[in-house]
Amino acid sequence: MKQYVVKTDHLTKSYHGSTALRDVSLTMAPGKIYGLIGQNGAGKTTLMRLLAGLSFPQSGSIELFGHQGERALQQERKRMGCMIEHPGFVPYLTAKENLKYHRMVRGIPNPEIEDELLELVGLSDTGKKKVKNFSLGMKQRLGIAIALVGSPELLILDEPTNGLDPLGVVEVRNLVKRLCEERHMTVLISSHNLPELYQTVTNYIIIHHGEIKQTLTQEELEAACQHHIVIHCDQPEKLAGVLETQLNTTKYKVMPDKSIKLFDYLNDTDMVAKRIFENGIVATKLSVEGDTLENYFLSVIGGNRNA
Ligand SMILES: Nc1ncnc2c1ncn2[C@@H]1O[C@H](COP(=O)(O)OP(=O)(O)OP(=O)(O)O)[C@@H](O)[C@H]1O
Repeated sequence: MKQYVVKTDHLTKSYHGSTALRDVSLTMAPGKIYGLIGQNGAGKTTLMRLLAGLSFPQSGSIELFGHQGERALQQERKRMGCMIEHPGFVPYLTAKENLKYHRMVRGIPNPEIEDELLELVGLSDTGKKKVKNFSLGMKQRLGIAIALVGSPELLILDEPTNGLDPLGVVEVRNLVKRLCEERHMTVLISSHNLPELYQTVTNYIIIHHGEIKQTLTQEELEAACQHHIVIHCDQPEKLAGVLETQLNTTKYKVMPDKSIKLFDYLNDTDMVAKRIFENGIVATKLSVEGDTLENYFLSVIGGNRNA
């Protein structure tokens, strides 16, 4: 049986009778980067807090590294590093002193990890500068370094790019990718902006009003957003033959509803229409479709920013 790093089963969490998370069942496989995407109030932080053991569900269960039950989870959470909500800084200490503090609190003996982590997140040259004088980007990177103190196998980052400028976003993105590649970590990273996580993550989890609306891979998202010609016609098998023999393309897909998605001839739909007509096929629809990432996200959650 496949072992997951995280597996949740029908997790539900309410605050004062209002449901923040409803029936969340998901799995996370080792070595992947999962983007948890949802608008403000969607339930991202609530889910992360439950995984980290910072709060408890009303119902449902959590399995970490194949283990269940509160005692086992406490043990497995030592393999997890988190930056959820406000990173735990001591503002009047330096970056290195902050790392030392967290290392000691966690009972980790090797001090060399402090310099290693500063180097990893690009804060080696901050010297005596106190964290209260850091830029937001520096603080976010220090937050990630603190989450890495215990050399975790699972890293949970709640909106690590929030408030960062485009360069800061790229820095965090590259750091997360590197961690996954070099340290084979599994990462869960949240954002309210799908395009921001595009190409950083390998898998997307779309959450809305506390419910998982869709999970999909990077490839599936690309396919969903890729522009194509949609053709509805009376003889889809014959049309497939026409595409291959007369338009010399295999870049098409017959969909379950028998429509055809053609990923070719996007700039020459007239030619496609002409061939359809010449072969006695009746097309009831022929249109170019495809989405931007943001539109796709909005369509999954119901198409309305305020829904
Ligand atoms: N401690 C709490 N007490 C009461 N309600 C809460 C609490 N924490 C979260 N909620 C509510 O639960 C819902 C989900 O909130 P959550 O913080 O998980 O969303 P989010 O997706 O992380 O949003 P954001 O992007 O704004 O951080 C919201 O309606 C929020 O108001």
